[in-house]
Amino acid sequence: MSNIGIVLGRFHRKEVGEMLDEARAVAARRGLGIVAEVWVPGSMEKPLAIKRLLMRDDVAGAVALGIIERGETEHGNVMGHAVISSLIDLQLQFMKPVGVGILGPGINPSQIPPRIRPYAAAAVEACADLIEQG
Ligand SMILES: Nc1c(NC[C@H](O)[C@H](O)[C@H](O)CO)[nH]c(=O)[nH]c1=O
Ligand SMILES: CC(=O)[C@@H](O)COP(=O)(O)O
Repeated sequence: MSNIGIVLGRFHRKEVGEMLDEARAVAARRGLGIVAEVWVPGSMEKPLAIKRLLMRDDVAGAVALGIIERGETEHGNVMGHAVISSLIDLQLQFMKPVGVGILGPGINPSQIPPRIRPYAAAAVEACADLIEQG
């Protein structure tokens, strides 16, 4: 059995908790073990937490779950670009998949509910696919 680690953003604790429920279900369906579920303050902290997981020999891949909401400034957009770019770089550095289930940036409250489970599922499915291809 291959193992994954999941990094979750506390900034939207309730919604991301629902994403975690979906991620756990998909991981079980795909035969993946979850060796770590790491809560961090927000998306800015996800790259470091993901890198710590990818350094583990018992981790074949990782998943990042969270939401980057629409604010009054460009802060969310800048964060979204930087974080997702870093997560892609980490995949290539460690040659291990990182499933990205981060809603937004710039998502409005009404847009969140229908995306919670599909984004979480897609992130785990992508991670599982790339582990199987490896
Ligand atoms: N506004 C959002 C944040 N902001 C918090 C940052 O991610 C970070 O924790 C803070 O800057 C301290 O380093 N995080 C999200 O994940 N989503 C947001 O909408
Ligand atoms: C995405 C965010 O960081 C957001 O919560 C910040 O909002 P603002 O752009 O109004 O500072």
